[in-house]
Amino acid sequence: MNPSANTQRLDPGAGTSGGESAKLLADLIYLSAANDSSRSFLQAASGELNSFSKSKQTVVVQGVKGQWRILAATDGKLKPEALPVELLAEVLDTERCQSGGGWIASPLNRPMDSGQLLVQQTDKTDEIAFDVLAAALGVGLKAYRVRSGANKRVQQLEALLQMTAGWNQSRETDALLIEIAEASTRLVGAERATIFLPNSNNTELIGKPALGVEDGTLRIPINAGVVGQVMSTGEPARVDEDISSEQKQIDRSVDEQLGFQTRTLLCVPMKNAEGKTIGAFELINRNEGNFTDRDQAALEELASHATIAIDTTQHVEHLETVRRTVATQAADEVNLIGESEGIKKLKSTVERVADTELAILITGENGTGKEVVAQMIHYLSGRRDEVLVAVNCAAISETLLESELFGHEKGAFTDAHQAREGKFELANGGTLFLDEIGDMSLGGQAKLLRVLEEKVVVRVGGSVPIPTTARVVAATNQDLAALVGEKKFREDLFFRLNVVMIEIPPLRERGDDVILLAEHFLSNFCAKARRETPKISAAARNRLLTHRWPGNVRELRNMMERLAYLSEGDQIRPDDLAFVNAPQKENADSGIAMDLPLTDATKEFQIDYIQRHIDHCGGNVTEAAQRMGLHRSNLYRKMKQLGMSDD
Ligand SMILES: Nc1ncnc2c1ncn2[C@@H]1O[C@H](COP(=O)(O)OP(=O)(O)OP(=O)(O)O)[C@@H](O)[C@H]1O
Repeated sequence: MNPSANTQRLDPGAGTSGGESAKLLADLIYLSAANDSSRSFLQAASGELNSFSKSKQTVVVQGVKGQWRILAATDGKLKPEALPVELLAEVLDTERCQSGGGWIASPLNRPMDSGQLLVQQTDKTDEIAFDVLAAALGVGLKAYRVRSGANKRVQQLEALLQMTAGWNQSRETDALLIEIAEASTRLVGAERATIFLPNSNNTELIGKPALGVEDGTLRIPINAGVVGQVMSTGEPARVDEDISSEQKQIDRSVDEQLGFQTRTLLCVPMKNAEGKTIGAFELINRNEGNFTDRDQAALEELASHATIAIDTTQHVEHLETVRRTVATQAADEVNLIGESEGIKKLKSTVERVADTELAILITGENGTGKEVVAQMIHYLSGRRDEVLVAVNCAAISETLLESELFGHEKGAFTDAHQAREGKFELANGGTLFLDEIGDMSLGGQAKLLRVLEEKVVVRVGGSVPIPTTARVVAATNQDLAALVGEKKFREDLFFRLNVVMIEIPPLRERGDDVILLAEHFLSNFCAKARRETPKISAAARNRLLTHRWPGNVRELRNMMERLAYLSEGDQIRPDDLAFVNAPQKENADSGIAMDLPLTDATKEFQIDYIQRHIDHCGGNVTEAAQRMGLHRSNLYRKMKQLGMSDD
């Protein structure tokens, strides 16, 4: 053979034309595209080459660790022992075509990374021509590999896309981990998959899912075995079947925990957007042979999608936990104090109707605790983890109330620069508390009735019906039935809201509850004021019990707040309550003319009383309302009634 020859010809036999050679090449390329396994390609190509060179037989072999493996042969019964092994070994060593003893062999590619040879049993010895033939087969095989690699990649990406599409919608980490693990074992073809995430104090790795472990959770020290190594280096690791067990670094204690024998293993790091390793993704026991570079690339791709999905799901879970905690804290703060018969009855009604979908109307004087009852209903219902939205219908002008409740579209009115969702949408799934429902305009009532009946809202300026699942709880301090009689409140809406009526008794009818409430508020405010709670003396208790409490619980609460900050000593005495029972000094002579009729005198007194409070609070109406035991909106209404100006 002439090693320096570079004029390669495809002339394996007499009578072979250039056209036939070109056809052979075209056939090999066609075969590389038409076959879907390398074995079937080599088998078909061997047949072509055999008839092209008119040889006795054509074989493709691969040398693996001193053994010859037949990859394709025109004689299906050929055994490796029948091959010219010495000649083949020489080809392997020299990486050149060799012939002798009726055989000729040449490498499929150079440098010889795969150990694959084309071998023919023939009388011909034109090594240059045979070299070209082997190279042509090598090119065909490479073309097959490139195409099939690209096809596999496309299939893998399609499968990956399909699998990961649903992951980001997951709301529960454990279920997501199982889904990811199953997807990866299917994609790569392995027996098991486990995802390891560190515990909160970074001392252990928690592996899930872990089949064979009691709660499906595997716990290993943070730096144990291959997984620990991947966590600390941030680099992938592989364990092949045929390396010695000392080299394997496999943590056999894990196998013991799982009742499982690990043969091969592939583990890749899971990295977040900042490149930090936040976990490890492990596949165990490839179905066939060792894990490959392609498996590793696929698992790395899966791991990057899994990292995002797990991160999102953990975030959602965290938010859910926070939401439940906040709801529990809010629920714990709702405490309807009182042991009187009226309050006991009320509590038992609330407990019975809270977790139903019944419409509820709460009635009672100002400051009796209507909002507290609405909160109890919400927190005792299945909606407790959702929002409770309160709207005071008296505090919002008629025109704004509609957009407040139902929302508005951009441009619906002059100031509607942006579309905005209404309280019904905000309270979806939760409770909408409509306070002072008696103050709603007739137009608003008509719209509200439609929403309650059709369970959809239409934003002001919009036309799209938006479904609502908010539960409405309404409250009023007015006599709604009387308003219906005066045609100020729609009868149909009254019946719609009034399926269950909860009447809150005024404080003056609750007997000793006054003392319970006083002590409750006093100790709360004293805690805030960082002082010991003073005792309420027997005489002071008496005074509290005999007061008429026009402002109800709110008035009592405000008084206790003042006492917590202003009273001195360790006892509340009747004198401290003087301003409750007796008119204050400055009010002693009201200066109201004696010749006025009672209604006018009352009006004048009210104007004077309100004005003094507002002056006393430096114009702060909210504070003044509090001091008078009124809700701010009610004070405004009262002022309007009395003809007082807002400013
Ligand atoms: N039984 C109760 N136990 C504890 N606190 C109460 C009770 N009743 C009322 N309160 C407190 O009194 C104040 C007034 O109660 P709330 O706002 O619920 O009354 P309301 O009837 O809704 O008033 P308005 O008619 O002015 O809207 C609140 O601070 C509330 O927490």
